[in-house]
Amino acid sequence: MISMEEGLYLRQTLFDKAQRIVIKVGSAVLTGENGLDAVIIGNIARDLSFLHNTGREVILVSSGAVSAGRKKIAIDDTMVLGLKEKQALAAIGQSCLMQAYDAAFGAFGKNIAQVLLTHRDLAKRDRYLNVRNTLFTLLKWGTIPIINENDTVSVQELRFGDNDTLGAHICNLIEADMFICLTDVLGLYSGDPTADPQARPLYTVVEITPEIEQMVTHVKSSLGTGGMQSKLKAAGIVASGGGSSFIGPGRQHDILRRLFSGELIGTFFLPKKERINSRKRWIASVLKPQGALVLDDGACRALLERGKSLLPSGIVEVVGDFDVGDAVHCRNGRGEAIGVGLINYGAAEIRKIMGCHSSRIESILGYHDSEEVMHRDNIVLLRPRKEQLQE
Ligand SMILES: Nc1ncnc2c1ncn2[C@@H]1O[C@H](COP(=O)(O)OP(=O)(O)O)[C@@H](O)[C@H]1O
Ligand SMILES: N[C@@H](CCC(=O)OP(=O)(O)O)C(=O)O
Repeated sequence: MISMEEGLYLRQTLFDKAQRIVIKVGSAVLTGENGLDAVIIGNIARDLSFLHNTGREVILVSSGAVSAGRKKIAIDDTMVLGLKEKQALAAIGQSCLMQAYDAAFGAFGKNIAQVLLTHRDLAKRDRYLNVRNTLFTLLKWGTIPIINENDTVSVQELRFGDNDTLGAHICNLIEADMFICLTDVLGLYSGDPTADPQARPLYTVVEITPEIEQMVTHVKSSLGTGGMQSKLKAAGIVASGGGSSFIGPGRQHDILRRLFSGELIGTFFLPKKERINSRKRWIASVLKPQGALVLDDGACRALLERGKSLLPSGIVEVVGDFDVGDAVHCRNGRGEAIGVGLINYGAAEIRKIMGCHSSRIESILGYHDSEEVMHRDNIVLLRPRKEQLQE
């Protein structure tokens, strides 16, 4: 806990220092009764141009393609959409969205650039670095990149699923100082403010504890995808990369200008003190684990207390099917994930060598790629605490 004064001081200091900023705007902000809300899009363009004119680098992550497409071809509001309908609507709405932004930013003399991404673009390390280079080039040229998930081609199991998560990954990818998430509520409340009149606003969150997580319900606006849950998750991803986050109202006039001039609006999330390096952040937050290894107590201790690599001798069970190079969870005997890392052998190979000394790998498999099943440079400990070990 910190005092209100300390929270406000840190908030203002971090706003003043922020030079590279990712701003995410949700569908509920951008869409009105008749489709994309030109007034709101104009406000956003003015606000972002104001930040840009102060010499800051700004990147916009914008939702709204599906809801814009839905309004454009007048699909009944009560119709429940499946994945293929949403993908088709995104194809219709994305071009409307970009046309609206192009006109709005053009009025302030700004050039924009459309970047559509799938999860695969960030899950492969070479593509991840490629996206990073493109974004840096766009920023160097003074343009404002506008990013959305490439919904039309993203297959279900390889989706980000929501733009809050995508925005947080972009923040970490380009080492942004701050993630600003603009939505249809004033910020994070102690309960869902649209359902609970007693819910009170939170101004500063030092750490996303289970208590904070419990404040958030599954409820989302009629147009939203991720809800407050995915915004909290996003703030956690950004905090672990050393950035701060803000959740606040996207439909208010001059919101960014007012925020940066010190007005107390919305909820501010402080960065974590111990930040993990960019490669480990990529492993822990971008990759989707494809299976798990259950470890004995000695292996859990080696990882958690001594930061060692994982050897085959400490593995007691292999869960799921995965290939060399996939991300895989490490679990203790109670089934809790203690870490996640890149695997040096496929699931079938590990089933053969688990419980054995590393010196036997070659005789069992007929080849020997590495002593370790996971190298410590590729392991991210999720909860490095002693209580994780079995008594
Ligand atoms: N504790 C909470 N504080 C604020 N909003 C909450 C909370 N719990 C649930 N919500 C819901 O989250 C919604 C915002 O998320 P979402 O609909 O996905 O917006 P967006 O389209 O901007 O991403 C709010 O409209 C609100 O109903
Ligand atoms: N990519 C989708 C938006 C997905 C999403 O996260 O929506 P939201 O919760 O409104 O930010 C679209 O452009 O419609």
